Amino acid sequence: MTGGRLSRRSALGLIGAAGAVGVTGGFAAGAARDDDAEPQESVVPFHGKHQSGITTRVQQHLYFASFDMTSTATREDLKSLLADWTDAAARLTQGREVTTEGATGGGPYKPPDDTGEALGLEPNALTITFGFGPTLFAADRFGLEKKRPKELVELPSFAFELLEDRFSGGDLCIQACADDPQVAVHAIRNLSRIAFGRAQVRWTQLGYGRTSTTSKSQSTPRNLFGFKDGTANVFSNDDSDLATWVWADGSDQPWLAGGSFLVARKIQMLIESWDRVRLEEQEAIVGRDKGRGAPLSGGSEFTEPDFDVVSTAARGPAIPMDSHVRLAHPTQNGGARMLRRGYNYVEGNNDLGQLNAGLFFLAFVRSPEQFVGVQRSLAKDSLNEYIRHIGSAIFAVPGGIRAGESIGSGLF
Ligand SMILES: C=CC1=C(C)c2cc3[nH]c(cc4nc(cc5[nH]c(cc1n2)c(C)c5CCC(=O)O)C(CCC(=O)O)=C4C)c(C)c3C=C
Ligand SMILES: [Fe+2]
Repeated sequence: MTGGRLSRRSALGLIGAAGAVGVTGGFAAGAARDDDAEPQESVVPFHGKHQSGITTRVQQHLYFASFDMTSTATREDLKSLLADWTDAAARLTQGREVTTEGATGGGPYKPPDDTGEALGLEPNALTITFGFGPTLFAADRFGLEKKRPKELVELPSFAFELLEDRFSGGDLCIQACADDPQVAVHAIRNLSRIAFGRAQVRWTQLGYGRTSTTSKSQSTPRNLFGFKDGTANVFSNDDSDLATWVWADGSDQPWLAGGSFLVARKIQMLIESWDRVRLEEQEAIVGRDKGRGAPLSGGSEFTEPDFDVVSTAARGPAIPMDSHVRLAHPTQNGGARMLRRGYNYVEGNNDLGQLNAGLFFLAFVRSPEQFVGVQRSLAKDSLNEYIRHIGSAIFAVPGGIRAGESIGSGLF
C-alpha cells in the first residue's frame, strides 16, 4: 500500500485488470485457473456495473461493519459521508492509502490521515461493498422515505432464533473482504474514522475463513462443522442465474438497478454438541457426505441431489426429509436460490470453555423473499439442534459506481 501511487507489483495487477477483466467485479491480476492461487497483489476494479464483493472470487477474510448515523446527523452529512467513503474506498481497493498524505506525508503536527497498518501490504484483492438499512429511510430522518425499496423492511421473526440487538440492524453497512485480514481491518478502521461525527459503528464482525465460492474453479471451503459449504451456490459465470436471483432491476427504485439485497445472519454453532454426533448422523443432518461433499443420493460433489432415491440402510429417503440440503434446496422453495458469501468466525470461549464460534451467513438476493422463504422451510431442519441465529440485518446494496460518482448518489 502506497500514498500516491501503486507499488510495481500492484501496477502489474492493474494492467491485468485493463486487459483481462471487464467491469463486473472480476479479478485483475493474472489468469490463474484455480482462483485460490491468485497472487496477493491482485486488484479488484472498484468501478463497474455492480459493486465488487458480490460475484468477486470469495477472498479468505472478511471484516464487516454496521453503522448508525449519529443522532444529530443531517441529510447533508449523509450525502457528504457517502461521497467521502466512495473516494476513500476507490483508493483503498486499488492499494493506495486513504488520502494522498496518507500515514506519513502529512507532517509531524497532526494525526496521520491513514492509520498505517497496511503500509507495505499488497492490495490483497480488497473489495468494499456498501449497503443501506431500512432505518435509513425512516420518516423524519433524511428525507428518504420515497426512496426506500418496498422490500427493504426488517426481516420477520423465525423459529428458534435468539437475536441480540448488539449483533443486529444498522443504517448502513460496509463489507470489506480481502486475502489478508489486516487489509480488511485497515479498510473498515479508516472508513470508520472518516465517519466520525456523522456515523458510528453499531457492530462489527470479523470472519477468518470463507464458507462459499462464487465459481467452480475456486475450491469449496469447509465450515466449522467440517462440511464443504458453498457447493450449490449461484456462480459468477451464470448471468441468467444472477439476473434471476441476485441483481435488482431498478423497477421499484432506479438507484437499486444492478444492486441487490444483502441478508446478514450471525449464527452460533454449538461445536461441542456437534462434535459428539456420529459421522453417519452428521451426514444425515446435512444431507451430504462429509469427505467429498456429495449428496447422499449418490454421485460426486456437483451431482444434483436426487430426493427420490431410497436407502435401504436408512430405511427411508437417502437424503432425509429433515436434512438441511433437502429443506434449503430450490425444489422445496419455489425454485428460490441465493448467492451465499459467508465466513467462519471464532471469538474465544464462554465460561464453560465452549467455543464462541459459528457462521457469519451473508447472502445476496434480488428479493429478501428468497431468504425468508428458505429460512421458513428450515424451521424443520435437524441442524437447528446445533445452531442458533443470534444476529440479523438486512441492507439494500446499490448498483455499481461509475468513476466520478458517489455510492448512493441516486438517493439525493
Ligand atoms: C436461509 C438460508 C440458509 C441458512 C441460514 C443456512 C445456514 C447454514 N448452512 C450450513 C451448512 C450448509 N448449507 C448447505 C447448503 C445450503 N444452505 C442454504 C441456505 C442456508 N444455509 C442453501 C440455499 C444451500 C444450498 C442448497 C442446494 O441448493 O442444494 C450445505 C451443503 C453444501 C452447499 O451446497 O453449500 C452445507 C454444508 C450451516 C452449517 C449453516 C448454519 C450455521
Ligand atoms: Fe446452509
